[in-house]
Amino acid sequence: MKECLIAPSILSADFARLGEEVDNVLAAGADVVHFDVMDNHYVPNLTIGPMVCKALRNHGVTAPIDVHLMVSPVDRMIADFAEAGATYITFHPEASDHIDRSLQLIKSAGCKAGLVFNPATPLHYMDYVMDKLDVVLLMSVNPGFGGQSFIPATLDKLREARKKIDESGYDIRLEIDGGVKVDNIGEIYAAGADMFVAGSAIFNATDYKTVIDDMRAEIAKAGS
Ligand SMILES: O=C(CO)[C@@H](O)[C@H](O)COP(=O)(O)O
Ligand SMILES: [Fe+2]
Repeated sequence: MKECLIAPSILSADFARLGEEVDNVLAAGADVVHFDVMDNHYVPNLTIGPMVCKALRNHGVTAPIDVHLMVSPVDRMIADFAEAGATYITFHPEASDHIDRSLQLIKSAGCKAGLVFNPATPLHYMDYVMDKLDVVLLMSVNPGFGGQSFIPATLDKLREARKKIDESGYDIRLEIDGGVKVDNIGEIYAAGADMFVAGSAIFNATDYKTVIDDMRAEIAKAGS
């Protein structure tokens, strides 16, 4: 199993102090900044775009930025986010007319590419593009909002995705997003995830470091 990555979702950060919030959560031990892009079309909410990603880079953020695109169409956002400093760019297969082309665009822009699966989206979308994937992201809530509860059926889906990834022989991360907390991260890890997005669990806490440390301790406990 790979080193586990903790990726706080800045959707639950204080947007009025975003640079400071990102600095604080990285200083508290986060590995990756999860950046939720919503367009009020693919999902019923509207958030942030490439200018904010660029602003974080200009602010001095050097950690990987994991851009989760909840937009349709997908392709015209890819070059802008690559230019703005994205490390990972992931998108929902239903939102792209040409999944293979979107993945190729991400890779040729120099970013890591991934597909995102909603709770009811079947995993077979990954079958013919495994060679182009750096990450598979399973949503454990319906996309659009932070602070929702983890959908338990995602645990079986994680096991299924882990099996597909392992059998493929490719080096692909398995990311989970939605309702991840200290009290469920152990079973999520045991089901096969190695990259954990957590928004409200971290940013709604007074001490980010304690939450991140506790998450890592639960992962270590589940792995021993
Ligand atoms: O992509 C999304 C929601 O669509 C997520 O990244 C959420 O922002 C996660 O928030 P929590 O469920 O951890 O509060
Ligand atoms: Fe997300």
